[in-house]
Amino acid sequence: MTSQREHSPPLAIDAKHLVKRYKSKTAVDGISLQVAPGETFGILGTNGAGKTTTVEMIAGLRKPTEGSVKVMGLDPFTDRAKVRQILGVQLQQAYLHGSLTARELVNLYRSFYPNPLDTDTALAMVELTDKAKTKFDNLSGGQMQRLSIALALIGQPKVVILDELTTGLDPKARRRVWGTIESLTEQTVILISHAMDEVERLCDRVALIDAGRIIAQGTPDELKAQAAAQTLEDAFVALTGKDVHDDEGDE
Ligand SMILES: Nc1ncnc2c1ncn2[C@@H]1O[C@H](COP(=O)(O)OP(=O)(O)OP(=O)(O)O)[C@@H](O)[C@H]1O
Repeated sequence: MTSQREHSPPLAIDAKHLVKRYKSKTAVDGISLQVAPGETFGILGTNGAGKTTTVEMIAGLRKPTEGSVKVMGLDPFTDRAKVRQILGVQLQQAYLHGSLTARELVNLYRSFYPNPLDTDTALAMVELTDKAKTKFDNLSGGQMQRLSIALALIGQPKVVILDELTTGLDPKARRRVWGTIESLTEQTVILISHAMDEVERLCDRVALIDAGRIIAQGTPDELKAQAAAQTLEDAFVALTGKDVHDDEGDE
């Protein structure tokens, strides 16, 4: 495997034995993930399983207690400036300047990248053209969510991390956002989700995370076969012993 990899392009994500401890709490307990360029990779788990912490370490936003991460062969900490140019991140809560309009925020984010999408294209992609002049604070929750997706994609990143992509969106808006993600054929997408229909539709492969560890990994069909389940939700319950909407109760 190693010799073959020396001659192939770098993995989009190569995370090795990631551990994150907060005092006595181990949030991530030895997660290794390999994602190939162009793959859409889903991370599924109950609340508090360690999904966000894992992607924050991949994005260079949180330093692992142990382990290492490479994004397109680069270290998100030591090669921070380069990684910023190739990685787009949409986290659960967008901390954006509320008094700027949607267009101003898009323009601000465009200025961070060498080859950004056109402003009108970005707004149209998430169907916010008619909200271009609306201040961020005055957008609805779903519109804020869609704007944060546009901002994650504005720099035409090679790797995109999306945390709870369509939570809070109505069914029509979810489908629109799915269409946008499906159009990203060149990019590698890491998708954290609770929504089984979303994962099944969009993801080539999925990792099930429970209590900071990967307990199963494969294509949605492989996971269903492994659990002898009809649906991904049933497979999740069978493999974790939990419902996907369970809360560990300590947050
Ligand atoms: N800064 C922190 N300090 C202490 N504990 C933390 C911190 N951040 C996260 N945790 C804990 O680590 C665990 C994993 O959290 P994380 O947010 O990664 O889970 P998650 O799978 O993304 O959950 P959710 O689906 O609710 O977003 C949780 O028990 C959480 O309470």
